[in-house]
Amino acid sequence: MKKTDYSSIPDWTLHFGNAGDAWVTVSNDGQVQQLNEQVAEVLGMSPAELTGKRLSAILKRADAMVPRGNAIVRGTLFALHNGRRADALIAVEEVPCPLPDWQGRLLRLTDVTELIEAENNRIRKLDRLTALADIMTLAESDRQRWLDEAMELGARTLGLELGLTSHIHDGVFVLLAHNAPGILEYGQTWPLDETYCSITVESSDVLALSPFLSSEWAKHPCYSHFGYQSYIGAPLWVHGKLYGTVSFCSKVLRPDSFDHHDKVFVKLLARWVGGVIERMNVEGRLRESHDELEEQVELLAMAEKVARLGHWRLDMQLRTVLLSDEAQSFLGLPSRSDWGLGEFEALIAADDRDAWRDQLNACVHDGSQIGLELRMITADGYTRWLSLRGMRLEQHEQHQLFGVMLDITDSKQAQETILFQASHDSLTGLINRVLLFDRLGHEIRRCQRIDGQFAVLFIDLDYFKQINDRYGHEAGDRVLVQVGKRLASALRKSDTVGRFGGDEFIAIIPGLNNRDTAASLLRKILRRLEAPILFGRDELFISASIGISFYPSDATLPQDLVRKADNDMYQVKEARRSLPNPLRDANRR
Ligand SMILES: Nc1nc2c(ncn2[C@@H]2O[C@H](COP(=O)(O)OP(=O)(O)OP(=O)(O)O)[C@@H](O)[C@H]2O)c(=O)[nH]1
Repeated sequence: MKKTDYSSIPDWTLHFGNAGDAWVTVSNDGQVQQLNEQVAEVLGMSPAELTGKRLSAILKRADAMVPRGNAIVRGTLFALHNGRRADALIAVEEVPCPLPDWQGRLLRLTDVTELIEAENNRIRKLDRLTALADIMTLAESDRQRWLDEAMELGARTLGLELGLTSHIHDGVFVLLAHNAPGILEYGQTWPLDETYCSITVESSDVLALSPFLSSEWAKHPCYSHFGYQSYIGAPLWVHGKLYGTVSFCSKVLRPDSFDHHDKVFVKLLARWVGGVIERMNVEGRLRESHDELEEQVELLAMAEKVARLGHWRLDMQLRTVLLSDEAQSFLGLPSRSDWGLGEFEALIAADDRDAWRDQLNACVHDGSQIGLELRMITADGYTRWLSLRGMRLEQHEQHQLFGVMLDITDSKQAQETILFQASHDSLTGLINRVLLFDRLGHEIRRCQRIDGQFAVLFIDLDYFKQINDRYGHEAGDRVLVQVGKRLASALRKSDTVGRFGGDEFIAIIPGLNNRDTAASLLRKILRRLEAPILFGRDELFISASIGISFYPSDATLPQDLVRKADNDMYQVKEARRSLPNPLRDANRR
């Protein structure tokens, strides 16, 4: 067996390590004793230069350079300080020496410069990815806070002080988001030329300026104004248009220059910020249209209130009716999301319910429009007139109907008043000539159907003029009112009495068909009129001449019947004039 020569390191290190490694032995006091040729390569010095030298003179501890969780370097990390291989990193590992009686230390030297750099790059990349992931998972509730926190995370990750998002508009830098609350304010502006963003927006890519002082940008006004020594920024695109910048800067010079990963990080961040701003814009527009919609709904409700107009929506399948607030309000109903169709119909006055159902059915089956005036009974028992209009919702399922309801109680009442005034005598409250003829027409048609008969009385007061002349018009009016009341009380409910004009009254008496039967009624009327009418302290006396005509024996048309009765009255009056009449002078002056 060949005897091992321990005078040369490779020979014996072969037994426990890779001969390609750099090996060195140092004495206990640290001086280089033996070395192989790889050592010279790693340390950049010849064996002659190294032998007898202290390793500590050329290797300085570089623990800070060791990447987190130092699992990739065996031994201790040193930086080489011999002026030949700047920035070289050497891992020094002490290996137990297998030789008996060995005095000194056996060290394996490994050049780990590239390894450490690769690891640091990997970690930096990981840091940025983690930061991006953190930013993207920030709470979405407050987008402004989202952007501000992204600026803070970005600045921290890049080792810079400030993170800024700007909107560039008409040559002005407008601050949108930042990580310096209390120092900067949203909406704060600077002339674009005084910011590095003026350069950033012109460059299509990320602009990184560090170490700053070595750059020509030191002449930029931003440096003289703000003194930022490190800057990295990317153009910000929103909806496909250049919108502003995302930038990070620091007054303190960053020790390292920005690398590829920093640039990619800022680029991605700018893209993400652009997306957030796009969403903010869309949300803003949505909010605006939502606000507009709300305002319109409010205006519609106000319009409904002012117009006393409500709307309704009926679902024939669900048999529910949705009533607008105003509709519920004028029906005196509590606010409810919907009402059963039965509940709604119960509010319609019984007399009008059939008309409503007829129109509802027609609308549902053939699409005709609903349009009717009906009475509805409010929750507190009042009757309200409503004009109801509606139609089938053609775009939707056809079992849905939509319509409006207008409270027309006031106009209906006014209309009724006008109608009453047009058909009644304002002094006596009796029906007037217009309605009298209308009633006559009705009675004729009724009798035509049933082969019936009736009589028309023409009642003209005697010597009425004297009352006016002696006691004044007021007295005459009082007499007319009293005569109206007395005539009404002398007749049946089924009879009709009205004022024909002046001191003339007409009565329609159904069923009366001959003069004999009529005689007792005429006597009854005259007796009623006999009683004196009090006017102040005076007593006024009145009498009347009554003419009569019969349907159908005398005439079959309203005006003919009236004319006949009038003629008859005239004859009666003439006859009475020739007789002694105590009333003739009763009211005379
Ligand atoms: N106070 C009052 N007088 C009225 C009203 N309408 C008509 N007259 C008067 O009633 C009178 C009716 O005239 P006439 O029928 O000729 O008077 P008369 O005295 O009853 O005559 P004879 O019927 O022939 O007895 C007129 O003087 C009218 O001015 C009214 O609303 N109020």
